[in-house]
Amino acid sequence: MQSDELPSLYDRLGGVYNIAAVVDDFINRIMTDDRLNKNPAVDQAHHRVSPPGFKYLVTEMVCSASGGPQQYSGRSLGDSHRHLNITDDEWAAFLDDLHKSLAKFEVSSAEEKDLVAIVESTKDAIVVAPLQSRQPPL
Ligand code: HEM
Repeated sequence: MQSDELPSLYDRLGGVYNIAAVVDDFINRIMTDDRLNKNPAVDQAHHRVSPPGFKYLVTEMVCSASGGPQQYSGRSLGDSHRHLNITDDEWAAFLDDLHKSLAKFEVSSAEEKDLVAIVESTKDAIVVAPLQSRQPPL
């Protein structure tokens, strides 16, 4: 009985207005993060995509994945990230930025934990490059 009655993560985060506000801050953070933009493919894409469109798609995805009524209309995560050669270090920087945005908006640790679990479930589609891939051959 108890767990069935827990409001959805979408409702606990405060719905689309609150989620969009966090995504706005978070995308501003990642688009200017040197730890991510030192990857030339990420830097190039971050300068090519429009921030409002990027924020729209990420908001739609977070709303949908957290139990909101929205339907994600963007590309699959594999198709939108495969060409970026994202590494484990970049993944860690992304999660660090996410933590900073959630802390800024005082999102509680229970909601952060549930949101990070959703994000972690996408890691295999996003991180395709092993750490060694950009080191010169011996
Ligand atoms: C280190 C981690 C990540 C980096 C550096 C990153 C970076 C990027 C970049 C540069 C783009 C634009 C790609 C292009 O159009 O060429 C993009 C698109 C996108 N990303 Fe990420 N991303 C990361 C992880 C994630 C995660 C974990 C999610 C969601 C759980 C996500 C959701 C999206 C969405 C929804 C789009 C738009 C897809 C579309 O254009 O249809 N990203 N990302």
